[in-house]
Amino acid sequence: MRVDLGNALETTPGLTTETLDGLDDRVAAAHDRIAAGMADDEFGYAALTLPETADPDAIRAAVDGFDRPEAVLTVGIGGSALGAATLSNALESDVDAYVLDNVDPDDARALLADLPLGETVVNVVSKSGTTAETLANFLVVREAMTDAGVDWTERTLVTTGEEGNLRELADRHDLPSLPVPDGVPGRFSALSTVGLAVAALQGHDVEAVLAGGRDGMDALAGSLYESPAYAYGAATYALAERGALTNAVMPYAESLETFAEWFAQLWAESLGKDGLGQTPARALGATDQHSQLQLYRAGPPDKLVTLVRPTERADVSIPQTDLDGLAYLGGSSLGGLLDAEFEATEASLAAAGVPNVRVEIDRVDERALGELLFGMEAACVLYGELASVSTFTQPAVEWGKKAARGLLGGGDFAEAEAVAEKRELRID
Ligand SMILES: O=P(O)(O)OC[C@H]1O[C@](O)(CO)[C@@H](O)[C@@H]1O
Repeated sequence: MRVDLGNALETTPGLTTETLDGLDDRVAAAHDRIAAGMADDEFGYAALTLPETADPDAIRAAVDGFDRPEAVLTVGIGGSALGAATLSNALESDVDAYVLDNVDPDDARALLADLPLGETVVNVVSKSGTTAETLANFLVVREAMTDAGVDWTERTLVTTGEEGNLRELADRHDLPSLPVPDGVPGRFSALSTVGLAVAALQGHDVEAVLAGGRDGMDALAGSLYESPAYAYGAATYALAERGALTNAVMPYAESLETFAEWFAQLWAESLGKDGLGQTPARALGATDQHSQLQLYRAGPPDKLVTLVRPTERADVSIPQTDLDGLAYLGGSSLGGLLDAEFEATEASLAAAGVPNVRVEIDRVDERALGELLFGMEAACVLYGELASVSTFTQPAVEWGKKAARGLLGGGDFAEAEAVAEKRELRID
């Protein structure tokens, strides 16, 4: 993973080399704090040791009990689904991967109608084992399998904590199961059983993903000038301090679109604390040049754009044409056009004084993805240290969970009563 901060200097908001120099002592101190937390396996910091502590043999042992499936359906939400989805949507496999995270009946019905349930492994994941969406979806999937004459106990892998509903289900039915890593919030668990079981079922090189994560560990250092991850974390923090309260993450690769979704949870749920934070906006290049770029260039000076790309990619030639107006395209390639648009967008943002940071990986493969996931996790942890926020908790999400549960009769919660007090101004 390589980071180029050049287009975040002298912009609005913007950084200077003096700003970065002045921040580097704090980066060094934060690195020491992070390193100590990793060494002591402290809650949260333990996530950054996963490339060394994750056990690929245990993951493979859990999935090897299944015949190679036609499809894998992950039933999970947030960090329990996005890490696996980032890898499965980035890497090619003849084993199709699907995610049922939301509780949209139309989506669930359509997905279950299309799945070859007898040839599908259901990968149900929940660290807590209490997440309503995941448990509701699993009960629906289990019934669909039963209705299809499929023995769900033969097709289900459970990844969950030591206690809770899913652990009880796995024990009761002697299901193959995997533990979730101790002390690791779900959004930081991509490089663990939570994110890697699907990759193993799809035949991807799990060891290579972890090797990439170790590359990221090795690249951590006591200076932002020696660590791409810390450079990104420090620069995004400093830009937020100067008013860049939105971070539009714009990968120029369809295979990295889900990575932006994964990044959004990591950044929002870790850093949105105490009235602080930086809103992740999910974008995709080149498509969103025709959608959001107008706002990025000419809207409020309150954002930075993170441009992500692989520097090597398979390509498709653009045929020659007899149309004079298209002659510049003929003989070029789609990848060549995509890279030209990447660089043009980067320059157009700089010309408008909009800070943008370039993040590059060599290619979209297991090792590079492992390093990218690790690098952004480390960047997030550093940002949290600099901002002095509680990076690894997410207390704000509990209010809505209680309200929804109360509305469904799952307990007496004041939050549910508050729902009935909604202020109305209806315009029909
Ligand atoms: O893995 P679990 O416990 O089902 O949680 C799923 C997601 O819900 C959250 O706890 C937020 O509600 C996320 O942090 C987490 O990734």
